[in-house]
Amino acid sequence: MNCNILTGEHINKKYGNTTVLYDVSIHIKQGEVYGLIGKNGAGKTTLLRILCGLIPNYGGNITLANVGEGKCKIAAVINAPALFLNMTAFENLKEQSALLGLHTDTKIKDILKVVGLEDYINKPVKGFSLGMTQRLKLGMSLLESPDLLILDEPVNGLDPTGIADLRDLLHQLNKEFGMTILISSHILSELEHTATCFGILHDGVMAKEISTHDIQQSNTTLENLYMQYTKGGQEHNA
Ligand SMILES: Nc1ncnc2c1ncn2[C@@H]1O[C@H](COP(=O)(O)OP(=O)(O)OP(=O)(O)O)[C@@H](O)[C@H]1O
Repeated sequence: MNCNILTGEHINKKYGNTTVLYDVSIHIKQGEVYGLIGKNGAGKTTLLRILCGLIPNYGGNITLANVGEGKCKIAAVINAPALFLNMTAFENLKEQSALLGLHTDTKIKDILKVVGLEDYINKPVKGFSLGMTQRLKLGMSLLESPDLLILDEPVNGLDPTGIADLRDLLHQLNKEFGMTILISSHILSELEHTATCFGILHDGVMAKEISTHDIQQSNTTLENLYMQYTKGGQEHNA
């Protein structure tokens, strides 16, 4: 059985006096595609931002496993990175690469190929579609060869072709490159194609974590479970 690459336990978060995450625990096994699902305002983005270190003030513990020689490396696409619209795809990756202290044109070309933008390497980003922009942002997150990739609502605004392309790309990153992926969405049908495990976040509470295998074994569907665990409001003790 795979071990957890990231474990978050008893995570609490307040914005001012308002609590938005209540004692949330999340367990992400190595090699998994973990779908974090929940309604608008459930706390998905806040949780993802905490897990990748973008929000410093929170309660609880986050443990990263060792992968190979060192700690698990995380990369995230959460409303960022910003792109330079007048620069080409290559130049954008080069800029990000320099910021990270990496100097490797070959890797940039390889990444552009992986994300399906090799034909656009010298094209300015301002002419890119939303799907191409998403793939370029994903490419930027691959520069450091992360072990865990965190994506917040990556299919938002994409057309069916863009969604299918992104699905194939995530499948490739997971299967060929062994990347663990944590992906948030409120589009269940899309995550059903991709995820191997789900966390249902409701009103700031982790209502259920379950694998696709266990969903099948219990003769139910993701949609049924989602409806069951997101009905009504949560009772909070905090
Ligand atoms: N910086 C902030 N300051 C104050 N409140 C915030 C801040 N960011 C988020 N919130 C509030 O925290 C709650 C959870 O928001 P969050 O964006 O994490 O949810 P979400 O599940 O990602 O929602 P969506 O699916 O709409 O993106 C919401 O009530 C939101 O208004």
